[in-house]
Amino acid sequence: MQSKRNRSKEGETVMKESNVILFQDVVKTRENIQVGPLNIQIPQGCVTAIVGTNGSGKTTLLSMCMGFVHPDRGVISIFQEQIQSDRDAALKARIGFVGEHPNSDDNDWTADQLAAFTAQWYPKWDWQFYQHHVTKYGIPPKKKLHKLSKGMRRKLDLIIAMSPQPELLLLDEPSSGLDPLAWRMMIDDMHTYLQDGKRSVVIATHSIEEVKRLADYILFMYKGQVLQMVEKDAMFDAWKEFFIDGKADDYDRVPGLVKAIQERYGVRLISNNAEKLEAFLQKNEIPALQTKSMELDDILAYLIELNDEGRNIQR
Ligand SMILES: Nc1ncnc2c1ncn2[C@@H]1O[C@H](COP(=O)(O)OP(=O)(O)OP(=O)(O)O)[C@@H](O)[C@H]1O
Repeated sequence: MQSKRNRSKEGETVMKESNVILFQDVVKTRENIQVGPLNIQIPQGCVTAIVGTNGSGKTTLLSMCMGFVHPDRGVISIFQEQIQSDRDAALKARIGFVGEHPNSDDNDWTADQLAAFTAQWYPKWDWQFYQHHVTKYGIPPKKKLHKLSKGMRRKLDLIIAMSPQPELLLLDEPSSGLDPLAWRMMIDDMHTYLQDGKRSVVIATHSIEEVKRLADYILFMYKGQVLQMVEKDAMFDAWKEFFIDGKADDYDRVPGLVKAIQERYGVRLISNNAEKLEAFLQKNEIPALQTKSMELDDILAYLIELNDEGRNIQR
C-alpha cells in the first residue's frame, strides 16, 4: 500500500506495501483480560490512531511494541525486524515514544539534563530541534521536572520523543493535559514531522478531534480485541445516518443497515455502507429527508454493539 500522503484512493486494510509494525497472533494475558490474539499491520508513512474504550488494550499494545511488556505468544516485528525481549539499541534509536505517564525516575532532573541523557542513545538527535521547541512551548530548561505542570511535562516528553527525528513515533494519549494552544501547536508539529512521507505515527487517543486532524487509519479496540482497522476517510464515507418517513420495523432488513431507530418524526437509519443503503432507497423511491455524517464516538459505539450482538462488523 502506498503511504496515505501519496496513495491512490483505496478502501480498507489492503496493505501490500511495507508495514512499519506487524503483530502476528500476539497474546498478552493481563489480570482480568486477555489482549489478543492480535493480528495487526500498521502501514509505513501513515498516522494510525488506536481508539477504544478504557482498558481495551491500547497501552498494552504500545508497550509491547517498545518491549516493556512481553507477549505470552506471537511475533511482533518493527521495521521488518522481529523484536526480542532485550531490545537492540539500533532499533530503539529509530523509535520515539511517549508513554501514558511521565517517568517519575526523571523527576530530579531538569529538561536539559533529561535531553542530554536521552541524546546519548540517539545518533540522529537534533539539538536545534530540541532547543527551538523548548523555547516555543515555554518549557523552563533548568527547572526540576517535578516542578513542571502536567501539561509542561507532557510537552517536554513529546519534544524529547521527536528530537531524535525518529522514523516511528509511538504516542500514548499525547495531548493529555495540554492546553488548547499547545494542542494546536502539537498538531502542527506533527504535520511538519510527517512531511517527508516515510515517517509513521501510532497514537492511542480518546480525542476525536485528534483522530480527525491527524489519522490516516483508525484501529478500533474493545476488550483486548481489534474490532476493525479502517482508512479514516473511507470510514467516514461509509458511516452515515439517513432520516426517512415511516416505521423502523419496515426497514430492519435494508442492505447496509446497522440499525433502524424510531424517531418522533420518522426513522433514522444508521448505515456502515452508505452507498448500498442509498442505492436501496433510490431503487425503491424512498426519499431521504436528511443524510448526515457520523461522529467517531457514535461509530465506535455501533461497532461495539455489532460486536456484542455477534454481527458482522465488515461492510
Ligand atoms: N501492569 C499491568 N498489570 C496487569 N494488568 C494490567 C496492567 N496494565 C494494564 N492492565 C490491564 O490490562 C487491560 C488493558 O489495559 P490498557 O492500559 O492496555 O488499556 P487502555 O486501552 O490503554 O486503557 P485506557 O484507555 O484506560 O488508558 C486492562 O484490563 C488493565 O486493567
